Amino acid sequence: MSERIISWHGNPSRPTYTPPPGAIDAHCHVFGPMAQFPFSPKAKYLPEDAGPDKLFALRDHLGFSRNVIVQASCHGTNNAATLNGIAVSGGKARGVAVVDPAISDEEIAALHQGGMRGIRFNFLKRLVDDAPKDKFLEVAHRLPKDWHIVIYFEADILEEMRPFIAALPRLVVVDHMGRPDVTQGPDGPDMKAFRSLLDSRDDIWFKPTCPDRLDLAAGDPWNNFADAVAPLVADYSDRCIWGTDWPHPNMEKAIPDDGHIVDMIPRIAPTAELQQKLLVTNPMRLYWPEEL
Ligand SMILES: O=C(O)c1cc(C(=O)O)oc(=O)c1
Repeated sequence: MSERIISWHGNPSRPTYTPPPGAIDAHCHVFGPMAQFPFSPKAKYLPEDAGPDKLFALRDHLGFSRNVIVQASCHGTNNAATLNGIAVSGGKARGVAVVDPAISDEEIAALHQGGMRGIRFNFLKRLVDDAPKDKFLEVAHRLPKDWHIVIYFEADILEEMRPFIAALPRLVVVDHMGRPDVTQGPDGPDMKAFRSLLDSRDDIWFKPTCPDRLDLAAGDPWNNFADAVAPLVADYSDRCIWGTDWPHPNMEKAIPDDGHIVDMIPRIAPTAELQQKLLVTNPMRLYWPEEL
């Protein structure tokens, strides 16, 4: 792997939709800069630099106030690039870490000090070599009580994930809704299965994110995504947070326009009340609870 990849739009449009004051982009990443923060030897993709300067310029361009930077798989379990993004944000970013399950309690405390408020368990075989559930559970028990656990898996393993998710000892947030097939519609088997997961615990949250990934074949403006996801946001409005997913890892063949990604918000959250929860109240509860 030698060629460095660009998966983000060079000149995204300005969205038609204006987010409310204090809106949080609660799922985005930073890549490098590589000279300062090299990628993991186990990385499955090698991106060009997409550092905090670019991320914060996009935040302002799209009309957001804060970011939650989720450690990307290309940085493995070394959180230095994500911590740097948080550190240079002037208090406007917090993060989600990816850790070696053997991490010490002191290192977890240092991550908290650096602005991390959760950890991510990634189960996608194309992104990580292994996902040891027993070790994940052990470290989950050692997290600060107010942290949460972000999990990323695909719909075809939802059933086998259930006992693990049921055993997680903190609030859970499911990335990209566990990647349902949105072309099945709001009442399709994947959405039904995901709803039954949400109904199994009232502290399972989700991100109604990534129309570009989940409605890839239809493409922008991602109508299947809007149809399938709007009812979910309406029915579980206190349990969802939203993000751009910039710089869209692995989307180099179908790079989305971030302005259009933002314009999905009023289609899945049509009222001002839903938008306030999705973009402000809910993510504030997870990432800046001391301000509420
Ligand atoms: O589907 C993906 O390729 C993807 C990858 C990553 C990552 O590499 O961390 O994060 C995401 O949220 C989505």
